Amino acid sequence: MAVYTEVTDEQLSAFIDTYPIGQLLSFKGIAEGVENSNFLVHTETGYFILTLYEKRVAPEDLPFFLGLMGHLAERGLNCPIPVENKSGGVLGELAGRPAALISFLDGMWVKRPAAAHCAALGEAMAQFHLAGQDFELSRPNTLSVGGWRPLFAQCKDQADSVYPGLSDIITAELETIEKHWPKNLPSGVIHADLFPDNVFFLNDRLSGLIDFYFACNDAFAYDIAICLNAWCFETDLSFNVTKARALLNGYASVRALEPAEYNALPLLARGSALRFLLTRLYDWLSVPDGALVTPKDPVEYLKKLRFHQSVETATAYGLEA
Ligand SMILES: Nc1ncnc2c1ncn2[C@@H]1O[C@H](COP(=O)(O)OP(=O)(O)OP(=O)(O)O)[C@@H](O)[C@H]1O
Ligand SMILES: N[C@@H](CCO)C(=O)O
Repeated sequence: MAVYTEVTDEQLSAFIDTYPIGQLLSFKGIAEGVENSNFLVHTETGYFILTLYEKRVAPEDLPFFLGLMGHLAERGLNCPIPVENKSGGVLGELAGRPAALISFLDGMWVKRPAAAHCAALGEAMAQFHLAGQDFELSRPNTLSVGGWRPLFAQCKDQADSVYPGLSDIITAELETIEKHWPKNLPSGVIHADLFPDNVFFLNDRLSGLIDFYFACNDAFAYDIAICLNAWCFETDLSFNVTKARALLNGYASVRALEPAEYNALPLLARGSALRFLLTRLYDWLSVPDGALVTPKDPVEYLKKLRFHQSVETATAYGLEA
């Protein structure tokens, strides 16, 4: 359960009073997520999500994240909308943390996505990429290839305690990826964390996207590579090429992929596997005292990385040569 910062009834009531949404009726911590503290808030006018932004969210990036949600919603994407307070702002402070209220989105995330879910995800991701094209703010991807070595430096010494030989494996992979990382691919605003728990479905229809707090400007194909990792492996960590093909075809039905993007997928998939291996490794080794959170397994992403290391061309992801 991700609640790093506790909030008292009095603190929350005072915070809610700054919004035109009626009196606070109840609230509870949300038993999912690992990044920020999230609460489900019930007031006289309905349900809202309250987020207190924690260590990985730089306060100066919040206008980008909150502005992006409003921008995407205006272009017809179903995503939460930041709620304006009585002064017309969307960002406040609660229990010493930057905090915002966003609208509640109906739907549930799918724990075992099928190929049809992957196809719907591909379409929604491409719609997101197109809708972000005229967003006026930009934000570099601080968790792309340039950010991985500094992150690794903070957990390298303890890496082998998590998996024997892990430090050497990551060192070698970083060298390869840094040398071959593709440049000049079609780019724009990407979600960068479009895992199944951030995609809601209602009766098997995709109903919305949440959690834009890693969104940034980067290669569209890198977003696809993140999803190949997050959606197309089975629980035994075997790769499901049918799901990958569905995801890629769903995407391409909305935004055509260029050959350079297809060709870059194996390396981008390695990079994105390394990114989640590193953030999970760091988090595994540094759970704050008293935090209600279940850290995610880094070794899952080592196994995914190994699969992509064995891939020679993007045909392994179900595409025609
Ligand atoms: N707008 C929303 N409407 C409904 N439920 C939401 C909304 N935002 C968040 N949630 C609920 O809160 C949970 C955690 O939210 P979120 O994914 O934003 O947290 P996080 O800590 O950033 O998680 P992650 O580990 O995916 O980065 C979601 O799985 C969902 O159940
Ligand atoms: N989606 C991430 C957690 C949020 O950054 C993971 O599964 O490692």
